[in-house]
Amino acid sequence: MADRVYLFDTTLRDGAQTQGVDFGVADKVAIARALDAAGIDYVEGGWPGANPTDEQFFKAPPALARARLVAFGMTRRPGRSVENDPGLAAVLDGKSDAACLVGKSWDFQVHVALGIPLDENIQLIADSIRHAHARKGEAMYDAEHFFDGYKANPDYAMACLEAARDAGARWMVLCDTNGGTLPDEIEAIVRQVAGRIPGERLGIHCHNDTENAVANSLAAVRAGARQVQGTLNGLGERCGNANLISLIPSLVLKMGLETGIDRDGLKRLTGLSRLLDERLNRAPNRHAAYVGDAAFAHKGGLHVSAVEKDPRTYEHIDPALVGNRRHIIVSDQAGRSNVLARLRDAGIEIEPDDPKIATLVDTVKRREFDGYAYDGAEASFELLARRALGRVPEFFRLDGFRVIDERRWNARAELVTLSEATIKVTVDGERHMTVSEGNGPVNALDTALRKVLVPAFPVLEAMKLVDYKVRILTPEDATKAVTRVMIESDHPALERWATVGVSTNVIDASYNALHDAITFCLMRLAGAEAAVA
Ligand SMILES: CC(=O)SCCNC(=O)CCNC(=O)[C@H](O)C(C)(C)COP(=O)(O)OP(=O)(O)OC[C@H]1O[C@@H](n2cnc3c(N)ncnc32)[C@H](O)[C@@H]1OP(=O)(O)O
Ligand SMILES: CC(=O)C(=O)O
Repeated sequence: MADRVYLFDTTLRDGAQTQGVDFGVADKVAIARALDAAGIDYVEGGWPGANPTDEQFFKAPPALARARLVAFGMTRRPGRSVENDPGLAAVLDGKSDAACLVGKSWDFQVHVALGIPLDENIQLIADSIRHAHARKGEAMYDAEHFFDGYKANPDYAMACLEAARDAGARWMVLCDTNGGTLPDEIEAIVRQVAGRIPGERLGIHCHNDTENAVANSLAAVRAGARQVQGTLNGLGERCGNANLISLIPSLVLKMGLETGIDRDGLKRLTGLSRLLDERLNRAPNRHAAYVGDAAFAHKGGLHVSAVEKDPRTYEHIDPALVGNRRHIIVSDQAGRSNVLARLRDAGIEIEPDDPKIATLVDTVKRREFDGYAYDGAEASFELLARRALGRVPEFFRLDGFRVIDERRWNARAELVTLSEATIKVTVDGERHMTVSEGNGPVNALDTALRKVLVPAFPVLEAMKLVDYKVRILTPEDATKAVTRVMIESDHPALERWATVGVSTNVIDASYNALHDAITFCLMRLAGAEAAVA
């Protein structure tokens, strides 16, 4: 039987200390439920009494099926008894299954931050943990700055842990609070500690200030720690905490350890990571280990050729194990294998020795040289390929457009710039002309185009432009430079798709990317019968 490692999520507490993150109660409830459903053992919900959000969350926390809800707080204030410390009372009064109290374990911190004698801090820890244990049944001690403290004064750091243990703490959590300790030091120190306090009662809490939080946590587990703290996507104070989304598959799939997360739970990891990004209104990190879009994306021709033979040639695990999937990318680094694989994924049937494949590879490389970037615009590649094979219906035809920008003073004496686009389009054999205003030329063009197209293709009503990026490709040409426009679009019935346009004229490049975006949407949702008569 593999060793059991307990997973402790602090997204809602240390994660809330991330610059730019501000959870509401609804966010906390949704995230706590998702963590519970995935199989996390402990969900630290926040610090009751520290702010109104956490106060409200702990007044009516979500019912969790199996995870234990943990309230965070600190040891009692010097000069107060545990019964007479309103801060500690608030922590313990909230509805929770366990309490985790942070306390000093570095003599330097006791002198500087608390300004009290070393013995008094030991007393704070003992009293507070004993009280939390009595009130909650399960108490944990977060030994703040444990590794710095152990290096400076190992006897004192150990005395802090032992005070917590003797007062009834279920877990003594060794914190690399400043995140400056390296994996070999963590492993050696945890091994020494585990010689005196059994690993089954030791936890690890690492910060990522040297980009080693995950490696440090794994090192601690190797040395015997059996509770691992971390956050979704590595949120947390300063550079963040150990990223549980990377840690969990490494613990389970690489180290063969048992956690509360079964095979189904592992498959939820990609979704769990995305859920947090959605809550924070952030774009997912494409390059995130295990769960990023690029984690199993193959670009180099040599890689793809081998992956097509057996994915294990360039994949450390099967992406499906963590709910991710493989992507084959076409770009100027591609060979025939990339193109064939992408065509197959897009459902385009073609004989592998069809000469059109080699032509397509050459076209991609030439167009990338001209500025196109198909590795970020898979929808434009699919359209390019289908056009080369004569398989893209023409849903609408642009007969021309004119865009005017006007900068003027408005009635409130403010300087404003307005754009106006006139567009001529043929749909279903009928010629249309529309005019639209916008807050910029691309917005005016988009609005004018939609005015004509939405009545003919109602599916476009729900299509949204979610990202628009312009890049100057030849800066040496200054204002005459070639520009590349990348557009990302979304529709409730489709996965997001990206398109690209290139021109010396930024409006022209934008139109080309927009045209591809709309055509792709119609190709997927409107059917070929709707094409131009
Ligand atoms: C390593 C970590 O990440 S621990 C978690 C850190 N998270 C947070 O701080 C977020 C939530 N914190 C807060 O909302 C506030 O800091 C509160 C409500 C907890 C306290 O606010 P305030 O009473 O205004 O105190 P303030 O934050 O200025 O200072 C902290 C006080 O706690 C004391 N303190 C720090 N750690 C401990 C401890 N483990 N035990 C007892 N007292 C402590 C400090 O010495 C300081 O006391 P002082 O004001 O007498 O100097
Ligand atoms: C407790 C905690 O968050 C730390 O020491 O980093």
